[in-house]
Amino acid sequence: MIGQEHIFANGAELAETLAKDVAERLERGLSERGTASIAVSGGSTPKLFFNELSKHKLDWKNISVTLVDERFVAPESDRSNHKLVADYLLQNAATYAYFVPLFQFFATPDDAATLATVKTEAICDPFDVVVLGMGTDGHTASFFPGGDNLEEALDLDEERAVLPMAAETAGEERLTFNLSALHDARFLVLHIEGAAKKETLDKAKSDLDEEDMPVRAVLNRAESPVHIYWAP
Ligand SMILES: O=C1O[C@H](COP(=O)(O)O)[C@@H](O)[C@H](O)[C@H]1O
Repeated sequence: MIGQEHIFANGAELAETLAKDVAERLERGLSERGTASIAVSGGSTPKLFFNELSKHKLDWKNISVTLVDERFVAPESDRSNHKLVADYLLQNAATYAYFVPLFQFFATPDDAATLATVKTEAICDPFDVVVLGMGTDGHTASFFPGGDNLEEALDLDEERAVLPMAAETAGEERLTFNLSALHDARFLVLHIEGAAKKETLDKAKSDLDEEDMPVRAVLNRAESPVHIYWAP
């Protein structure tokens, strides 16, 4: 179900408000349970948001940060979402956050996904905050159209929280949280920017075929409302 749709004049305003809203949710988790957790997306869109969030003075040492998806590349790679988070989010006050990577040094993404499932077990049931992105092909997390594990990744009964994913359009092999681990976040956000992604979202809203546009699985079947943050 789609929740509130927030529209901003530009990416800087979006980043500031989204960071404030996310910080409030993390603060709530900390005061209610003593710990909080957030899963964020990679790609180019979240940099400003990460920078804003990193400046919030939270009890970061009790906040776990992970990724909704990752490329199966070493953390030093420029293609690594881990590197993006290290460079833009785990800075300033957020230096003290506890980062749980999805990438693991194993020979195969399948083995890495199994270990990542174990390592994230304590923080994803449910996440306090999940911030999803979206590609203009309608993928979100690493739920790619044509992905070899797409059916499992969108299955709400799938037991492994993290799955491997390969798709022609994805470049490297991937690791992704499955829908069942993301859909019930206490605060579930879809953060998108630009006219092309607005068009993609409008198209996603207009039909139900999840194989064609996997983001529809989140919009239509997530237990938590999906709050949309968009700027041109
Ligand atoms: O491959 C990915 O792409 C999407 C969107 O990225 P963007 O560069 O268009 O912002 C992202 O949400 C996902 O985490 C990432 O792995």
